[in-house]
Amino acid sequence: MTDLVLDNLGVGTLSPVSLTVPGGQVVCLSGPSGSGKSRLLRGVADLEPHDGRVFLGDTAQLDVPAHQWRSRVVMVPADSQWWFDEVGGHFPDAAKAGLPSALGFSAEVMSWSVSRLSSGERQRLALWRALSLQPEALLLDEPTANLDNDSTRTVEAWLLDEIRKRKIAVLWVAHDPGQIHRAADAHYRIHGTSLERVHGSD
Ligand SMILES: Nc1ncnc2c1ncn2[C@@H]1O[C@H](COP(=O)(O)OP(=O)(O)OP(=O)(O)O)[C@@H](O)[C@H]1O
Repeated sequence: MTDLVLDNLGVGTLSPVSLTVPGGQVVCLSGPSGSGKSRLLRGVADLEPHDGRVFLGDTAQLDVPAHQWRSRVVMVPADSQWWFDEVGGHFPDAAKAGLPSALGFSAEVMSWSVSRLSSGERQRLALWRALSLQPEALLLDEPTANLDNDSTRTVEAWLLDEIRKRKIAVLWVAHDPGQIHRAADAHYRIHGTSLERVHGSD
């Protein structure tokens, strides 16, 4: 179990943020559109210039090459990127074979063309792709934003189960108070340029 620690992390106009996400727990972030939630996640992923420090257990972000950091601290952006024509090209064989039923696909999806995927299909597959990397920390930017209510509840329950089982430290951007209530061990909200704790430990 590895903790993710933000130590005076400053990204964009947001005041420096210090918080700890214990392995196996979910810290939800909410706040108005444009307040800096995605940029904060991108700073944690080392995809955005920032001040301050981030640690994964004993490892400082500054001490490892960015690609190594991002193989352990995996971000799932709101709009996922796909490089190959076929879905299966993005998954190792074990992940292709182990596609969870909760995601609602038949095994054939691996031979589908990426261009035919709906936004919700992309989002569900991007979550499985991220988990297939065996991350120690996950940065989820509105992971169910493109899903209907039933799919949201199914995918959310599956995701939370995986997070707890694998003891992944998770920063999860969410707007829906119901989802935050179900998922969050702690909840922080951006107000102006500050991140304020709503509930949960520091
Ligand atoms: N590279 C950049 N340089 C300067 N400003 C940026 C950059 N990237 C994003 N911004 C601005 O920073 C602000 C925060 O953007 P961010 O994407 O983090 O918002 P957000 O809280 O995730 O919003 P939403 O809920 O709409 O996704 C926005 O005003 C955006 O235009």
